[in-house]
Amino acid sequence: MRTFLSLPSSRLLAHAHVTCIHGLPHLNSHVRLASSAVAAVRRGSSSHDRDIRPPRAFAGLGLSKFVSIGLTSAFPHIKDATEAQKEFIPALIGGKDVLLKGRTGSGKSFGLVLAILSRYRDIQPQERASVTLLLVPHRDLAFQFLHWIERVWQAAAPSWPLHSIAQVLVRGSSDTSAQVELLHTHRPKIVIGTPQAVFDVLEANPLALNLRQVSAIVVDEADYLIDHVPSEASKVSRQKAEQKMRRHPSATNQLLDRVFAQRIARTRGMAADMKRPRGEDAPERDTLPQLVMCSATFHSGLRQALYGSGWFRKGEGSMVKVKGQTSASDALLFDSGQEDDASVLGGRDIQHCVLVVSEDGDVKNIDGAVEAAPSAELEDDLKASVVEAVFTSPDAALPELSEEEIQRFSMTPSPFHPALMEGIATAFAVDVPRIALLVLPASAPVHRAVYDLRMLGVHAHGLDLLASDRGRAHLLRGEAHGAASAPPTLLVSTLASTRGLDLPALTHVFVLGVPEGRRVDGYVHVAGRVGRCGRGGKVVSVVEARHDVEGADGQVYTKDEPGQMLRILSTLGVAATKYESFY
Ligand SMILES: Nc1ncnc2c1ncn2[C@@H]1O[C@H](COP(=O)(O)OP(=O)(O)OP(=O)(O)O)[C@@H](O)[C@H]1O
Repeated sequence: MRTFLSLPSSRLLAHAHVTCIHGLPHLNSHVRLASSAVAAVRRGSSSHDRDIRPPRAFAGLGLSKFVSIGLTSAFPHIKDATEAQKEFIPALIGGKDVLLKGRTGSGKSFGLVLAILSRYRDIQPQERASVTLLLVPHRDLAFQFLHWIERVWQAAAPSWPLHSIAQVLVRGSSDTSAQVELLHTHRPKIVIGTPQAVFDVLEANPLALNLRQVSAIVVDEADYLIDHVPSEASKVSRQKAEQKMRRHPSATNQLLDRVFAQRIARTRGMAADMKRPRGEDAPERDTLPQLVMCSATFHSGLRQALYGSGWFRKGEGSMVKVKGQTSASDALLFDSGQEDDASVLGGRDIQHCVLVVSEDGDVKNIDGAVEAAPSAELEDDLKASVVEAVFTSPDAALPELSEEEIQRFSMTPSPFHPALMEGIATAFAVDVPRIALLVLPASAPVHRAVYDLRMLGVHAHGLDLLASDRGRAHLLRGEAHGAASAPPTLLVSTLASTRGLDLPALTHVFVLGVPEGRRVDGYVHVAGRVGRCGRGGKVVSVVEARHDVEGADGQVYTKDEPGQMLRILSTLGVAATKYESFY
C-alpha cells in the first residue's frame, strides 16, 4: 500500500535514506557469477566438452564449438534463439552483409556477440587473424560487449587472455598510446570501439589497427552513428542537414567511406584506379569487409542513406535484411506469455508514466493518465527483481566525486530545476525496490546530478560499467538471493550514453525532461532499458508544467513538455499510466 503524496520535504527524504545507508556495515561491493557452471568450467574440467551441449535451438545456426560451450555454461537460462537471431546469426557467420532491425531488448546485441565470436573457429590466440571492428556509440556499451564476450569465451577457453580475443578502444579509459601498445602486443580478433577512439588510434599508428586486416565491420545503434536526414524533414531543413553532413561527416561515415572507397568509386561510376583517400590503409577490392548495421529504429531516412552510401555489396543474396518480426515463440522464450505486436517498443508490460512538476513544486500525474492495468509480470518483477548486492557506507558515499567537485557543487547553484530533482527523488523513494536508471539530457552534468540527488538522500551513482558498484554488477542477470540489505540505487546517465545498455535488474527508468532530437526515437531507446527479455518495468518521465519562457530572440513562447510527452506516447500507441503514489 502506497501513500499519496504531493511533494515531501527533501529533508525527510534525506533522513530516510541516510538512515538506510548508515545501517549497512559492508564496505565492499560484491559480484556473483551467474552460474556455477562457469566456475566449474573455469576450474578446467576436462569432461566439459562432453558434459555441456549447445542449446538445441542454436545448434543449426552455425555457432562454433567454443561459443556453444560458452553460451551453455555462462548463460544457462538462454535456451532458444529469438526469431531474429535465427535469421541473422547464420547470415553473419556466413559472411553476408546484414541490416538488422529489432525491438529494444530482443537480443540483437547478444546475438551479435555469439555470431562474431563464431567467425573465429579454431583460432589460437597468438595467430594473426582478420579483425572484426565493432563500432558502438559510447564507452559503457563497449564494455558491455566486452563483458559478454569475456563470459562466453572464458567459460569455454578460460586460459586464453581476454586481450587476445577482444579489446576496447574508447576515449578516457586509457591514453591512445597505451591502447596502441596493447593492440600491437595482443593482436585481438575483435576490436570494440567508439568511432572517435578508432580514429585516434588510426591517426597515432595505422599499423596498430590495420584496416586491411578488418574482415567485418559491425555498427551497433546505426541510426545514432550514421549520418542521415529524417524522412519527415522539410525541403529547407533537408538541404541544411545535407550540407552539414557533407562538411562535417560523422566519424563513422568517414571511417566507412575510407574502408569502402573503391566500392563507392565503382558504384558512382568513377575511374577504377582512383586515388586512395589517404595512406595505404584502404583494403583491396576483393578483401572488402562484410558490413552489418543494427538498430531498434531504422527509419526510411536512414535506409535511404545506407542504400545510397555505396558501402554494401551489390548482387543477389549478398545482403540479408532482418526486420525484427517476433513470434509467439519469442514471447514464450522471454517468459512474457504474450505475442508481440512487432512495435518498436520493448516488452508489453512496461508502464509509461509522466509526472508533471509545477513551478511551486507540486508533483502530479499528467492529465488523462489511466490507472495501471494489473500486471502479474510487473508486480513479480518489482517484488523479486533481483539484483546483485551493492554495499556502501557513509565513507564511500561519493566515490566518483572529487573533493574539489564536492566543494564547488556546494558553493554554486545547480543547473537542474530543484523541483524536478525533488520529483525524481520522491518517485524513486516510494517505488524502486532495487535499481533504477535516471537518464539526463545528452549534455547534462552527471556528477552534479549525482551530488544533487545525494543531497536529497538518494543513493545515486554515475553509471560506469567499469566500476562494480556503479553498474558492472548489474550487467549480470540478477538473482533475488542476497540483495535485501542493499539500499535502492539510482544510476545516473545521459541520453547519449544509455543506448543499448542491458541491465536486467532495472525496474524503473526515470527520464528528466523530454528527449531531445528525434523525440520518439530517443524515448524508444530510453524506455527500452526496461522490459527487456519479456520483463516488466516502468518508464517515468518527469517534466515541467506548461509555462511561458523568453527565447534567445527576446520573444516569449510557451514550453509545453506535458503536451510533447503526450504526443510521443500517442505516436507509439501507448497511454500514460498513473504513477501509483501521486495524485
Ligand atoms: N535467445 C535469448 N533467450 C533469452 N534471453 C536472451 C536471448 N538473447 C538475448 N537474451 C537476453 O536479452 C537481453 C537483451 O539482449 P540485447 O541487449 O542483445 O538486446 P538488444 O535487442 O540489442 O537491445 P537494444 O535494442 O536495447 O540494444 C540480454 O539480457 C540478453 O542476455
